[in-house]
Amino acid sequence: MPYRQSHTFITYSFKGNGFSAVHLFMTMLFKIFIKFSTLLIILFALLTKVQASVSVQLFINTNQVISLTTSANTSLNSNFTNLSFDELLQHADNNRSSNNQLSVSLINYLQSQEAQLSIKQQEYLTYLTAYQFTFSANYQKAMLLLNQLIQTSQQNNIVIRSHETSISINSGTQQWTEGLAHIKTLISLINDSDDKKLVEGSLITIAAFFNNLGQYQEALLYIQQINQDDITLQRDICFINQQQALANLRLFLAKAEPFNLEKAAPLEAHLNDSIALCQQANEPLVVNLLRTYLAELDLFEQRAEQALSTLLPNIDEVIATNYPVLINLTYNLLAQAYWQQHDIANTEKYINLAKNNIELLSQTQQTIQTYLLLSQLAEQQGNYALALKYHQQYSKAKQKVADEEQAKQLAFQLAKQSDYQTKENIRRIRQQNSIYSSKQSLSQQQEGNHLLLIILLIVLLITLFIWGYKSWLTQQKLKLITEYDHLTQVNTRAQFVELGQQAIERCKEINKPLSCIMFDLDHFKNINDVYGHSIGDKVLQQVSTVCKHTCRPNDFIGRIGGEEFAIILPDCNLLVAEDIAQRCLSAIAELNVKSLGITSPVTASFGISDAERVNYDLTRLMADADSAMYASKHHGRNCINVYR
Ligand SMILES: Nc1nc2c(ncn2[C@@H]2O[C@H](COP(=O)(O)OP(=O)(O)OP(=O)(O)O)[C@@H](O)[C@H]2O)c(=O)[nH]1
Repeated sequence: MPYRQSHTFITYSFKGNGFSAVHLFMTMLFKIFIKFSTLLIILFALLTKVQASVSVQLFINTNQVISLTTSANTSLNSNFTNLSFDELLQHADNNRSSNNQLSVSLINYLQSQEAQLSIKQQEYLTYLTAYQFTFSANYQKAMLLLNQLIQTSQQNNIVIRSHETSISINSGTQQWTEGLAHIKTLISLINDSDDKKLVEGSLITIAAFFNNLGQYQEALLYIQQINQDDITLQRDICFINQQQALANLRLFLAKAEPFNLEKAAPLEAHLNDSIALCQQANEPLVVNLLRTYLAELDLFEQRAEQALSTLLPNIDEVIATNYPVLINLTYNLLAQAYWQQHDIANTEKYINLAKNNIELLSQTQQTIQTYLLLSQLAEQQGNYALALKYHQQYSKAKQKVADEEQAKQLAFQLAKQSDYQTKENIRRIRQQNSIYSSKQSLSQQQEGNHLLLIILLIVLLITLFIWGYKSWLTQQKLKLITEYDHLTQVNTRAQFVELGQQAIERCKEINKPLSCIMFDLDHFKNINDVYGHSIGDKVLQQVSTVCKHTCRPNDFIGRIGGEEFAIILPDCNLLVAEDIAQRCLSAIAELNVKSLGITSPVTASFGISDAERVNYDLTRLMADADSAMYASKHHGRNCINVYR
């Protein structure tokens, strides 16, 4: 079906098809629900008189650090019995990330001896305890201790390190404004410090924060301030290289196109050097994080084999780190690598492992990819109900990550304008995060006199939440039915146009190229006439499956007519698009249609167009690809034409 004849359909799909009305209505209900919940939470907080000093009081009342484990073993390993408290603290500190279990057991022992420690030693122990809480993602307890140290400690190094760890926590919990405020204080503290090691540690932490904030250039600026020749601690050299490699990788992936191995080579070499450095520094956690960066680069370059050989031999080492983020990331990348190799059994094995602890993690690109792959896998196995479930979780995670990206940008821009700290800016950011802050306050409540009212409010809130969630779920189910073509399991035309519009707007905004491939099976009518309609259907299914696998992970494909398909390729110029089209053309021609009884190969005619040429207008982009495709038909079919 020529595209020109179907222009009205696109307009129609934007204006809505009845479903949009349901969508709007549900969205409105959900918004009302969210506003109402916020009000209830605030009311709740007021009634029980939330006090800002709750955390401080908790610390003072217990008059001792919080135990790391509920059944802490406080006996001391015989290797350490002759050491002084200062030496034990130093050991706990030195091993805090490289041998976490040893560090925890030393801290537990020192806590049992707390009464005999000096104030300075107690503060040091409190800091190390906070660090371990951070390590095990127990951020609330860690913050409690760190805030106390920042407010009361007379030891400059403890205050500096407490700010550092707070910054790491703010980074992990996406509290960007708070993190930037800590950075502001930390910079003034290190300006007055002549302890080189301490300053290096702070600069590395700041760089890591900016990496997480997505401000990679800023991260590199702080790394450049460290003179690596001055550094004596191998572990610091390792951390600097890790942050540098991470910033460079993200900047590279944002700009690069796949298959440009020459440009990837220096980055790959730096990653390998950094791995060697961190191995010398005995930092298995960082070594394995670096391996995930290397694997990510390999997967981007479609070198699944290499990614597997980087990750697979070190799985036991990864598990031994006890660090959920790394473990999940490694499983995730292994699953992606096997998926690239079309090895379904192993994809399933590793994606299920990645899924096991996904709830522990905040929503990141990693979560998005896990849910997407789970959905694709379920779809491939014909389990559409499960595919639908995972696709919903994927969309949810994607939306959350997009929202977080916006919050990050806003936090950074505002902090930049005002040198990281004006009350007005903090107020604006807080307004954005009001729901989150309110929930946080909620978690700090003490039981008050209004117990009955509180219970009533909670019941009301839960009822409202369940009601809102169910409505939202129904809406998502309805939406998915209209999004996927039942026969070929690719996007329907309506969904394709919607996604295409989002992608083209995004690429225009960030000044990236975008291409469109359109293809139509040749003489498909003959296949139907000679072999029957059901064989024709099977051909359509095989064609969509091979093309899906041939595209890059971010590309998306739609069935826009009977035997006509289109692919949108974000961040992709004509050269790469032509290469992908060529691979699709070959994959279709090589389909094993003999097993369906078809004697001659199935072929398709391709057209390619470029968004920059039409000033990022989707309708014109598709029209150009369509014209180019018809030119291919006129030139004898089974070929590719680019619209120029
Ligand atoms: N089996 C099957 N056939 C379909 C489906 N949708 C459309 N078709 C058939 O696709 C054929 C398209 O035929 P034409 O538009 O004449 O194009 P063609 O035979 O591919 O010839 P060219 O495009 O000029 O190479 C028609 O026979 C349609 O019935 C479908 O879902 N399943």
